[in-house]
Amino acid sequence: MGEAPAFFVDNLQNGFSTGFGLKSKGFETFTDVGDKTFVIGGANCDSASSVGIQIYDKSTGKWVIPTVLGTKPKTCKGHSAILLNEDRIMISIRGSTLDDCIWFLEVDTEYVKEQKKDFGTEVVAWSKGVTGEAEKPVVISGPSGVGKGTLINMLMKEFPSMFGFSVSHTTRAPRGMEKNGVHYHFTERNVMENDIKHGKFLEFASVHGNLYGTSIEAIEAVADSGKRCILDIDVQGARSVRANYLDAVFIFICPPSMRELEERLRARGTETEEQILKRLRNAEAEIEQGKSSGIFDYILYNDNLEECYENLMELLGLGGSAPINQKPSSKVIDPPSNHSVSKINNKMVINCETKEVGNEAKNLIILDVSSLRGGAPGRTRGLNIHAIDLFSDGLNGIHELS
Ligand SMILES: Nc1ncnc2c1ncn2[C@@H]1O[C@H](COP(=O)(O)OP(=O)(O)OP(=O)(O)O)[C@@H](O)[C@H]1O
Ligand SMILES: Nc1nc2c(ncn2[C@@H]2O[C@H](COP(=O)(O)O)[C@@H](O)[C@H]2O)c(=O)[nH]1
Repeated sequence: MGEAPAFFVDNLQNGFSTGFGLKSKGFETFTDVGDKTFVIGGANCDSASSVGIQIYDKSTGKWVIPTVLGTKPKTCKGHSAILLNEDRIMISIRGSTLDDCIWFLEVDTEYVKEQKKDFGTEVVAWSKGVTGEAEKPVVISGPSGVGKGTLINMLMKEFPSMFGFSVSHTTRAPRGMEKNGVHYHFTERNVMENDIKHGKFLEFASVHGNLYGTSIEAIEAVADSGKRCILDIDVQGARSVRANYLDAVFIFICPPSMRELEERLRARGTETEEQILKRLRNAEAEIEQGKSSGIFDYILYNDNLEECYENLMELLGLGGSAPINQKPSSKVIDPPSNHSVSKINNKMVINCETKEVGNEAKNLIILDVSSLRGGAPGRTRGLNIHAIDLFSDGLNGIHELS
């Protein structure tokens, strides 16, 4: 490493005099970004169950409570904070497991700048830091009744450890066999509209008279499980996902004819006559857009189901003798219960101490943040983590964790 720590984070665990007239609860950190001071974990938390944020604007001398986007870390016994790239604050949470320990509060990233324009307020966005990469999600679109669900079920059945389904939200009523949380998150319109307003959705659209949407959490839950995410969404949704720069493979499934499509929809027997007619009317426009809009990387015809499935597997690199990726096993280290953070170039050093009777141990966790990717909305990926055990008798061992 060769360099002294650039700076140590304000470690304000034991109460402090803020100088801002802020009443401390003892778990705040202060981080300056330009002429703003971000107080994380302050007394004016918007929720008792998650970490709160307040901003002190030095140019106006005023406190601002920002709009907070993204899934927030739960309240914790304390945290350390350090500014990264002038646009995000890296937070390490005390007493949490390694997979829930590193979070990023984006304060001036491109995403946050865009959201500030939309909301017309101060905006910050949480993003959880995770190690490793997720494979590109697969977006599957096509008119209602073409066989998207059938093909996805075949894929998930054959490769259960490889693919995970992005469970959408919808305001439509469940069909007979559909289970909440498995096929869809069945939701009231006002609840979904409120969640959309709060930036919880990667995309949403009004489809055949109901609201459907992919929450950021739905995709990240699959990626966190180490599986490749499959989205079954309509053409409007696929267009939004493309526009939101989600790096995915976009596949459009086409029926052999409108007559065949109608037969499949009728044979499925899940819609009323009125709904079938509506879905068929919408199908014509969807097929036209699917073929011509440039959204899709591949078009597959679902005439013979087995052939179409073979072609789909081929596209996803699963044809012939392609090796089947198994989920990598994840390594574990002791969670940092008491720690401080320092910064050396692109490396963050988390210094954890554990005191057991007759044995004082120190762990250093080195986070390499030079190749971060993603970020809000979603997860910040590409964290490289190494753990070093330093016992009283010196260096004990270095473990690669990602
Ligand atoms: N190649 C095929 N040949 C004949 N029937 C098919 C074929 N593919 C799917 N089907 C049948 O067509 C019906 C519709 O398929 P499925 O429900 O998978 O469509 P979908 O595209 O997911 O529709 P939606 O968008 O409305 O959810 C089902 O009854 C299914 O068994
Ligand atoms: N834009 C989105 N479209 C979605 C989503 N989830 C499903 N869908 C599409 O809706 C229609 C109808 O589905 P059904 O289950 O009522 O038959 C179909 O084309 C799906 O692809 C979503 O999250 N976003």
